[in-house]
Amino acid sequence: MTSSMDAAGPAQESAIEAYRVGMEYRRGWALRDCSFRLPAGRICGLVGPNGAGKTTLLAITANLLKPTDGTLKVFGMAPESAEAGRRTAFLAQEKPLFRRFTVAETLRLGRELNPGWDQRAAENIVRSGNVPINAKIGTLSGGQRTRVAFALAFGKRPDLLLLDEPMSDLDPLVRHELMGTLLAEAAERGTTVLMSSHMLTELENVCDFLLVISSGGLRMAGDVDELRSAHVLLQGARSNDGEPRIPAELAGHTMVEYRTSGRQATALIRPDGPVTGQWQADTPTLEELLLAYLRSPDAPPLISPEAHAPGKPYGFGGSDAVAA
Ligand SMILES: Nc1ncnc2c1ncn2[C@@H]1O[C@H](COP(=O)(O)OP(=O)(O)OP(=O)(O)O)[C@@H](O)[C@H]1O
Repeated sequence: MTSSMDAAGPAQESAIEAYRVGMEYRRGWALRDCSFRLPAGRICGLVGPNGAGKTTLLAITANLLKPTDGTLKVFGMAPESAEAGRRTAFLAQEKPLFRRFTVAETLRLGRELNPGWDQRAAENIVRSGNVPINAKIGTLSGGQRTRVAFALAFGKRPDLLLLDEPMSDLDPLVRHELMGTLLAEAAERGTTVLMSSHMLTELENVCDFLLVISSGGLRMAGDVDELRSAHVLLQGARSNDGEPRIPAELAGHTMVEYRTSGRQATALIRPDGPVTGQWQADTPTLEELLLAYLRSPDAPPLISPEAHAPGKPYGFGGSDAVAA
């Protein structure tokens, strides 16, 4: 548990604190210098392009990988500690389950391996998808296997649930249902969820916290509403000299993205004062914000005070903090 104060106010327990975490594979660095804090009880979307380092970060948190550099703590403990392991569940992309086991045997194994196991919660998830309890895992469809993997993760009653693109092979109705189960569980038990996903619109309805990474580096982190309201989406007429250059009146603001299309110009900025000029100004939706950062890998990073690992110096240049 943390006990320090930071710019966000009185410290709340951290589910994850990462300080300068780096992971180098043979081919190069998959994560570099990642420092952030995920407060307990938040539902956090982990977003980034293919190969950004999302699975690597989740695997380090779940103690499946040791970082090459830096430290990461789960509820203040090393991921390899028994206590962190007991409090964390990881639903991996490949959903590793024993193909020869039946669904019932799989849940029994979950019960034997996990002291706080909740058989009813696990069975309910399996039953509500009409997955035959005596069928072998190898005979199930991809979506049915995902449901069993979800049941295993939920049955463990974790305090931190790590999900790696959990919904990619589920039909829209099942996605909706399992998301509902996830949110109800998180609300009832205060479970912290860290979930990687490429489905930006779905994240909008589910997440209240965000971590955005690209090329192994942290680009944006913090409370969703705080991050959204730190930005302004501007739409207006493109200057009629035909040049796609950024209008002079926007020069004093932090520019995340400037695009032109036909006679329209769109800019996503972090305003450093009032915006002048003929612009329609709106708070971006989460999807607009994420798309702008994903399209602009060179935009300066933004880490909100709440997402700063407490007491740690930050290596980011430029304006990297949302006003508290
Ligand atoms: N075991 C490994 N050995 C070598 N390189 C690896 C290994 N695992 C991942 N990488 C590389 O590390 C980088 C990050 O991979 P990672 O799987 O963490 O990305 P990701 O954000 O989860 O991607 P995706 O959205 O495609 O799932 C990639 O360049 C990948 O090729």
